[in-house]
Amino acid sequence: MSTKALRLGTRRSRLAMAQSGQVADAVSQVTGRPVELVEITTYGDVSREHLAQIGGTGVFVTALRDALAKGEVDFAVHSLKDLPTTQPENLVLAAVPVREDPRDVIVARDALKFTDLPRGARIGTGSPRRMAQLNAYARSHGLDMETVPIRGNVDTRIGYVHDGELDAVVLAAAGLSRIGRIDEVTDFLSIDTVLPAPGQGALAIECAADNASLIAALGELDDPFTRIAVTAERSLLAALEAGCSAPVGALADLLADGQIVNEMRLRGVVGTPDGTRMVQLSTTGPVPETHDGAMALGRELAAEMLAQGAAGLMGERAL
Ligand SMILES: NCc1[nH]cc(CCC(=O)O)c1CC(=O)O
Repeated sequence: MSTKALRLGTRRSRLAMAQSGQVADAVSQVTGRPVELVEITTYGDVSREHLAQIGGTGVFVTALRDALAKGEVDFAVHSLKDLPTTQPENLVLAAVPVREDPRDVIVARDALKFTDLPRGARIGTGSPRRMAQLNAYARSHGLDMETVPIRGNVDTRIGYVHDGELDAVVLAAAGLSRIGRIDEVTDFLSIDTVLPAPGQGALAIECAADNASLIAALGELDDPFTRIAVTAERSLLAALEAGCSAPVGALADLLADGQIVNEMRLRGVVGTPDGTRMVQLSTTGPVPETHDGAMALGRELAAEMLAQGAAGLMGERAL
């Protein structure tokens, strides 16, 4: 077997570097080959516009995929929630490793919990999905708070709280954990309050579809349960014809009877960013045994959500 270094294409953000570094170590373990990080700048990193305005999905992903397609790098690591639901034919997701905590969290001033934020609190998030669910919760529980659109990397967002500009910001637990800032979380938001983005907390390791030996090696890092769960979540997203910046939350989890995992539950939500209208549904059944089974589960839940008017809540839909 070759001992030549494998080239891992990565964005330069602290989060991307952290997760690429962690995957690089794991890949090096399973392949016995050194892994070298190759930094690539993506449009999403340089643009100052709001993500929703740049529109379309996958702004962070295109440059990495171009580098893969040109053979400049051997594989890439993506946050699964940032990946468009359509898979290019020349590339494959060789592994979806075990998912981290999928929940959203808040980092608030004075160690405040979400429900203890004072009247008029300003909570920063650029995500229509987070806005929709936080505003809906506030509305139904008589909390008086305002969601404030922000963007920027994780460090920038936490900075708004330290500056005193905002009372709190909403982030993904997984991202904070990967960059070593999980200790700054002041409250983990319950799944019943905020469903995460489809695929949140999971990574995807992608390489060229014709590189059979690399696909086999990277496959050692795949977690079949995570893959089934995120496949169902992403199928729901695709069937709603929504993109990664749409107000769609989804989570598939396994229900266990004692030690025996016997069912999977898929939950989905769509809402208007002001939280006035929501469609939230869930379905529970046998754990799908195949990719097609997981896809079908997502499509079925999406069909029920569409029947309840989900399409009308999504605003401009992704192409
Ligand atoms: N939207 C950007 C993004 N893409 C992936 C993560 C980290 C969490 C993950 O990998 O699911 C984040 C940061 C965040 O949402 O707080």
